[in-house]
Amino acid sequence: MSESIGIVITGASGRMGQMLVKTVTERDGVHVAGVVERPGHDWVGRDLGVLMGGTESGVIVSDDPAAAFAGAQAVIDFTAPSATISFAKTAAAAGVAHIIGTTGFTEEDLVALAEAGQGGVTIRAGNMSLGVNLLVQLTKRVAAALDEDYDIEVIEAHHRRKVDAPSGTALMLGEAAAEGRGVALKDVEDRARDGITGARERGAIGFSVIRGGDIVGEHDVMFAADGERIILRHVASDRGVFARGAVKAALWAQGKDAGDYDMLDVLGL
Ligand SMILES: NC(=O)c1ccc[n+]([C@@H]2O[C@H](COP(=O)([O-])OP(=O)(O)OC[C@H]3O[C@@H](n4cnc5c(N)ncnc54)[C@H](O)[C@@H]3O)[C@@H](O)[C@H]2O)c1
Ligand SMILES: O=C(O)C1=N[C@H](C(=O)O)CCC1
Repeated sequence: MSESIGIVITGASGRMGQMLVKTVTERDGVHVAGVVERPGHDWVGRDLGVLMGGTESGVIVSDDPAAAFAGAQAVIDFTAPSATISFAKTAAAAGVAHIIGTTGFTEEDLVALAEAGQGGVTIRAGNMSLGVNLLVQLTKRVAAALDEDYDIEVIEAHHRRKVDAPSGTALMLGEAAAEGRGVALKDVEDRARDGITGARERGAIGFSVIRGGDIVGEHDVMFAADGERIILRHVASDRGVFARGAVKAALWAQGKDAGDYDMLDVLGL
């Protein structure tokens, strides 16, 4: 019989952290090997089971990532860019696969992240759901099939507490559309429109952002031409889809060579 895989969850008190604790606890073949919160957080030093509204679990929330990662097989990390860069170094040093769901990285952050994670197994995706990763592939195909008579617009909506924009998913979809067209996203992206913008530039890939209420995550990729529109859409109504994808990634990572992977690798898409 195969051994249960020990998973550490960082940012355990967060929206995704709590969903991950629940998902890992309920799934066969994996267990919560540790949880981490930021120093000074009121969860630190307390029992996770009690904090989650149940009975004592014996898992105490730590603010010491190196101690928490030691002996685990994977870290699932949905926190913030600076925290994730620091966890990457600790995970690589501990020989623990680092599954990164965090979004909002700048170009400089991504360079720092790659450096920090060197020598380790890293899987990063702005969206860990099967549906969105399938949508990424569909977007690439549709963009490759259509010419620039079809204006590409990515529209996303999330809850009022989200701190980064456009979403990591919107950027994945924009990258996929640009790749399908054979251009670099940074050369064609249009991320801010306000005032007298002038007419739309042919070939641009536009982004629109909605923030409100408790929207879990909604993404449209629109191909708009004279006389018709094609709209590819994904709607997430439960954060469980992201958590289940992350656990799948943690399992897939076991025994893989050091390197940077994404959910397309994990899902074989
Ligand atoms: N890739 C995906 O599928 C996916 C899905 C949902 C959310 N996200 C991303 O995950 C991230 C978290 O989202 P959320 O809604 O859970 O946010 P949240 O604010 O509810 O949770 C973030 C948690 O990280 C903790 N944290 C911050 N710095 C830390 C540190 N140094 N050490 C330990 N913990 C630290 C915070 O205390 C908080 O509990 C965001 O970047 C979001 O965009 C990605
Ligand atoms: O709630 C969030 O924050 C989400 N972030 C990811 C993104 O930025 O695309 C995935 C969807 C939910």
